[in-house]
Amino acid sequence: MAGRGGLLMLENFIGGKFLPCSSYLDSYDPSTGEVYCHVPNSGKEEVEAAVEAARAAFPGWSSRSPQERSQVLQRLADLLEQSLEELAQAESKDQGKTITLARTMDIPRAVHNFRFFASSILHHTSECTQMDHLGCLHYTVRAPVGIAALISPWNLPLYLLTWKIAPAIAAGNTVIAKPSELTSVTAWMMCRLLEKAGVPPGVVNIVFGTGPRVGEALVSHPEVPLISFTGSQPTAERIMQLSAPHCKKLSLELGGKNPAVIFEDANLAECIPTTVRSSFANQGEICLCTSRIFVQRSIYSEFLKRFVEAARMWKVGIPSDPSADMGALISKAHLEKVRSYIKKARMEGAQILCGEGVDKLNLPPRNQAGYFMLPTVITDVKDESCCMKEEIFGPVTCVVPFDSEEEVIQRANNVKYGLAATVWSGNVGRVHRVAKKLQSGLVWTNCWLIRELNLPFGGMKSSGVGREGAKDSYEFFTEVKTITVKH
Ligand SMILES: NC(=O)c1ccc[n+]([C@@H]2O[C@H](COP(=O)([O-])OP(=O)(O)OC[C@H]3O[C@@H](n4cnc5c(N)ncnc54)[C@H](O)[C@@H]3O)[C@@H](O)[C@H]2O)c1
Ligand SMILES: N/C(=C\C=C\C=O)C(=O)O
Repeated sequence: MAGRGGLLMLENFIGGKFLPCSSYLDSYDPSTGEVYCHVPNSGKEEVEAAVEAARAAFPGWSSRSPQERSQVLQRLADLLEQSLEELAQAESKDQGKTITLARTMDIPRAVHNFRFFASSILHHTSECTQMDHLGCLHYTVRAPVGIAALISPWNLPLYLLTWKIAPAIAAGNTVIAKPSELTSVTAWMMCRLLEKAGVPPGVVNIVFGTGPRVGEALVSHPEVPLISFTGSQPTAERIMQLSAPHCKKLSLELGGKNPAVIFEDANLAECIPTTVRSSFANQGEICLCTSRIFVQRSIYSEFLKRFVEAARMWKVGIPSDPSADMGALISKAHLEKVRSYIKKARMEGAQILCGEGVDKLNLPPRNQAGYFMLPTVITDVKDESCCMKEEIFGPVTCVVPFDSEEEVIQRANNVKYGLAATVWSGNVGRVHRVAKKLQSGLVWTNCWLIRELNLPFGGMKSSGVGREGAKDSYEFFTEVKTITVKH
């Protein structure tokens, strides 16, 4: 919808209707630095309206059979798929990611999220045990929890939002979703498809705006008993504080400082391009991106030379360029934050081998004020450096040598996060051994980001609380009850 000054103007989606808001936020095109969209700056009032709509829709939706809900999810998947190109264009413009990534990863995965949970909801079984000596049979039943708050970040906007909406509504809950205020467009576009898919009014409500205003109103609302949050660790802490008085059910998917552990017997022809991708895909703005690369000393020099050559080939371009490997970072503030790590690394005596401050960006005049940065490789950096400890969440990766298996496991685990890791080796025994010892919710060996949605996804330590996936999401979005029958 065109709004003020011909710019796109979004509206909240509450109770099946698009509703304007009394104030709006500017949203920027990361590739130009220009405002191109206005996003509702919702607060308590909009959350109240959404809670009312979600409460009214709950009895009807939760009493439908899984089969009926599954059909609605399948229809929504079909409709999203029919709009794939339009959604991919919008996601790329709004987030700064390349059109190729939006077309091949973000939007297809959003479609798949609905298809996947439409199917998995049909296959859950409950438990039953017997105590014959007491004449008892015990069994469990599960029921949707109620109104779910779903809060998502800006890096994979529709991908991560639908990863929450699909299991929540498949299980019979009604939801109030709050996408990131930086990337709200594709969530708003999806709302236009809900009625046609057969989603009843009030089952999916979307309130747009900032974390401190609408996010806090949502997570502290007494009638919202569960919160599924993906974002940063400091925000998770705040959500835990606000929800503590109500003992809410929480799922928290947070940041990472993910290691790649590369042994001397790794297949470098596969490892190098994959590790370039795992470091720089989506501008390094994926919580699963590699940011610490440990390389066994005997192959360190060769690896570094080939890795830097490959990183220099990773093309930074405007998001609409189908040949670009990397687009713009999300915001000016984020770009400055990422750059500040390079500055700190230099001050600590580290070497920047390529990228920021070393090579030159080549952008069209219209994009000079966009939030672009080159893939950057840091070396000669100590494990205690902030570049090796803190989540940078940008196209920056550190490469360091190691000598032994025991040493590298200890060093890889020496951070507060524990989300994802990769291990590269041709020795199958070592691969299993190291994968088992890494403190990490996900370990990819000789590959990266191959997702199996059935299995648990989530992090250890400060990377999160809880897991998502077919069974895990079902358990999170339902309450279980144990019933004992004396016969
Ligand atoms: N583990 C995962 O699956 C995963 C996936 C993607 C991103 N992430 C993490 O997300 C972070 C980047 O995303 P971000 O910058 O959008 O994170 P963020 O924590 O700033 O924001 C995430 C969401 O929370 C909202 N929010 C912010 N403050 C809030 C508050 N006080 N109360 C309620 N809601 C609030 C934001 O508006 C946004 O919608 C990184 O740390 C990244 O690793 C984790
Ligand atoms: N939740 C998933 C990915 C998260 C990526 C973070 O940036 C997923 O693949 O299901």
